[in-house]
Amino acid sequence: MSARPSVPEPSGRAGDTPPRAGAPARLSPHALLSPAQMAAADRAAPAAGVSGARLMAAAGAAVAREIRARWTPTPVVVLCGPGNNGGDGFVVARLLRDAGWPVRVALWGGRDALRADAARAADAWSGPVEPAGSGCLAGAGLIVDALLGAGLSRAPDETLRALIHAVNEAGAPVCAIDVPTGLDGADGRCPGAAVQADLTVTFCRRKPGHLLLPGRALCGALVCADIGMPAAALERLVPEVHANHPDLWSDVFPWPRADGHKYRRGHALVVGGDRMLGASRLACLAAARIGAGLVTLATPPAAWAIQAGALTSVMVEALPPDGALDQTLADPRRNALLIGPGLGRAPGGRGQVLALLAAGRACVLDADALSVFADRPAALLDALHGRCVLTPHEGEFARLFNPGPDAAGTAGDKRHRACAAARRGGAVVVLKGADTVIAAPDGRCVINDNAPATLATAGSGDVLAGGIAGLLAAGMPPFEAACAAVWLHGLAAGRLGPGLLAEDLPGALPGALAALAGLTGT
Ligand SMILES: NC(=O)C1=CN([C@@H]2O[C@H](COP(=O)(O)OP(=O)(O)OC[C@H]3O[C@@H](n4cnc5c(N)ncnc54)[C@H](O)[C@@H]3O)[C@@H](O)[C@H]2O)[C@@H](O)CC1
Ligand SMILES: [K+]
Repeated sequence: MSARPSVPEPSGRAGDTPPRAGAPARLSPHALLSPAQMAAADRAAPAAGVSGARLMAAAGAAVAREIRARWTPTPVVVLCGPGNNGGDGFVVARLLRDAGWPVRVALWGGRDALRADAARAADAWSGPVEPAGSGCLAGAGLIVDALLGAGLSRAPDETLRALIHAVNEAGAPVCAIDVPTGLDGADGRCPGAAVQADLTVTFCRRKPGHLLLPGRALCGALVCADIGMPAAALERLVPEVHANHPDLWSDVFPWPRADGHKYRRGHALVVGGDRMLGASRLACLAAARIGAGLVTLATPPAAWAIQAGALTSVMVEALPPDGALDQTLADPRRNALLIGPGLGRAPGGRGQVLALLAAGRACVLDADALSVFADRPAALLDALHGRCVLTPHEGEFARLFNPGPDAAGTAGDKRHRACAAARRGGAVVVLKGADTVIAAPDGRCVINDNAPATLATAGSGDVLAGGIAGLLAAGMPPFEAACAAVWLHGLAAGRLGPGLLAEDLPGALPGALAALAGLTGT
């Protein structure tokens, strides 16, 4: 089977659109629901005309369909747990057996523990039910994990951990229903042990744990199946987090206009250092490629000749020897500022960052522009404003937001840490990684899932920071600019494939932009 992750196609515009009179609000296909929200929808479904049994039948049918689309008939062992996830497993077992597959079912917990729809699904399975244990996996050509769903209520105990290890060591591919057992759908964490799946089929909407690591890696390919959840059962849900997608920001994407000119497309100013000169150049090129009309690199005088010789369409100007920025900031048309790539930790860096912030313009702070405040984060955090975007990786984030016992609200999973940091700083925070989280001070939060592993290479962060600055210069609001740049960065990398260097990324942005234009009908 293919390991290609599959995500649901959007069925239209995504925002969580306001309802027309008399019509239920439509939940964005990119909304990520917490397990508690999903359970609330399950409970609300019968009153909206769709019984739990019908949902379970549709869930089981979706899983059986996905399995049959990927594997040829092989001996299947379905491991069922005590709740509705186990109920789905019984439905899958019956459907695969009816399709002629050799199927065995093993139950973890007593038959008496099964309730309601799950008990009825078990009744409809006419074959034998073995006790779940390592022995039951012998001869399996495919294992269906229907032990536990997304709402993990506690860490797996010893017997469940042993079963999980047995699944992972059985050597057969695994299809997980809803989540790989042991993964907490709320946050992507797995306290104790978790099944490693090759395919995960979830229902209705994805959960944050499908996108956040380590959950994302445990899922294998991910399919979100439509099981006919009635819109009315979803209408009261207010999603706290979305998967990154152009539907969330394409309406404010700053495409060049026929009546535009370069100043209308904005002027990004990148302040560079005198070491790692390539970093600021990468940022400049990305800013220009993604949409800024003009880009200027302000550089220490010692680096001017090298930078000017290496750049063509990007303007290069020398800062005074003391690094003062008043002259370079005097032109108000320089409407988006970036500092950090290649800045180094020289003593003047802090002053430069604070001077840029004091200008009150859209501003991206990356890398050393963050790290130079490691010993006094409040000096930075108190100077931030609502048009700032911070782009820390985990190490830089920890230096700013977890410096001591008084760090407010920055514990917890990646999403909550990013959100707390955005609130504390009053700025957009892009907490980078394979599962980049973008958080706004007003509570909006997006998880990105299109970044290939090849982006883990020197300089790719500089390109991202430049991309955000370019979109800010072109007039995009900070949160949307961050989401769009992260998405385009991931797409550009994906199109390049293996072997990419950061210097390839700016040149791949036109292709990514063309794909975006195609997707959004621009
Ligand atoms: N979301 C949907 O739209 C639908 C969901 N369905 C299925 O329903 C499932 C959710 O059903 P349930 O709420 O019954 O959840 P589960 O099937 O995960 O079962 C919950 C039970 O497992 C126990 N449990 C949780 N963590 C445990 C641990 N670490 N060790 C031991 N026991 C643990 C709980 O105490 C509870 O008794 C979903 O995963 C999905 O498979 C479908 O049947 C129908 C539609
Ligand atoms: K499962």
